Amino acid sequence: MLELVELSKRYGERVVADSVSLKLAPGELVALLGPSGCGKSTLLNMVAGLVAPDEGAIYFDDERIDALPAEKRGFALMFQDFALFPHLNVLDNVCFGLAERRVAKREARERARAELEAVGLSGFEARRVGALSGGEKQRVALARALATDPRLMLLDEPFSSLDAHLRESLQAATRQRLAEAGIPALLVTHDRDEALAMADRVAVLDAGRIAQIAPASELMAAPANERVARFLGLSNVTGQGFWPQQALQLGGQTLAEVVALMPRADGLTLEVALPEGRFIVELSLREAATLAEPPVVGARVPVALRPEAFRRFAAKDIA
Ligand SMILES: Nc1ncnc2c1ncn2[C@@H]1O[C@H](COP(=O)(O)OP(=O)(O)OP(=O)(O)O)[C@@H](O)[C@H]1O
Repeated sequence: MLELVELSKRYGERVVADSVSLKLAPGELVALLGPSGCGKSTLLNMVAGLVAPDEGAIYFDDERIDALPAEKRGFALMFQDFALFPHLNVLDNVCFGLAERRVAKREARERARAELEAVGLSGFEARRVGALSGGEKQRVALARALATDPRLMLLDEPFSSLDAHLRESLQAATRQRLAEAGIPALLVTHDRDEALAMADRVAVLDAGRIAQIAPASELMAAPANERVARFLGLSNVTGQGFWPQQALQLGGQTLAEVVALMPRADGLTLEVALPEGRFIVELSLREAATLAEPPVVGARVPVALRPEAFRRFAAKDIA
């Protein structure tokens, strides 16, 4: 299985990967999540063999591979821009990687057809890829990557050009195909929801370092530090910890002034001023309906803090 040991990379003065260590479990999908420029793609490209690390080692099944050329690693890559051949039809695009690996033409076609069926593209074999929708192209790219039977799948923002609905359906399809085939994967994304939806574990990258790596639920419940919590989009974050929604209770004697409000499809988000500071309160439709009057900016709503529900950050980063 893939193991990165103290991998470092710098461009000039800039440290893009800072002693990154990571070990994948069999069949595991780990997301590399972080803001633009934090070094996600560089890390993926080092694993792929497209960028040489300055220091550290990469192992796969205990074999050191960081000096192996990309095509000898047995990994498949999938990018945002599909990288399909527009002049070839769907079947030939999927066969391409197999031809490169010297799989006989007939067998290659059989495997390609099976992969196209698995991603829901039976009947598309003779279509030109130039005439496909974005979602169909991405399915072809997935079929092409999986047809080579890779021992690791590397995904770099593969869904970010698709609209929300298509993105979700392809995330699910990709996750399912990888799980069925038992292929481990690294997924680069800056989209928190994508990482949470697809990954077994999420590694939050911050300036070339893994600030925290944990399963999604653990990450959201116990972010390691303020920067991770803010990047995950948690509200009511302080330097020491954060106030989860269950720490803010509707009702009681304390009245908080509404300073901003935003309707959501499933409720109402309020920003309120309490003596302790400003807090974001997310109300369900039912909770909003229990208020004496529909809240407006300047109105006062009963909100109480439960200090015992405050979640402290771990004392130091978990790497
Ligand atoms: N070949 C290169 N030469 C010099 N600097 C580079 C090179 N490749 C990447 N960088 C720099 O290294 C930093 C990390 O880049 P990288 O693409 O790994 O980030 P990222 O987290 O994937 O960002 P994004 O989400 O924007 O793609 C950036 O500041 C980038 O400009």
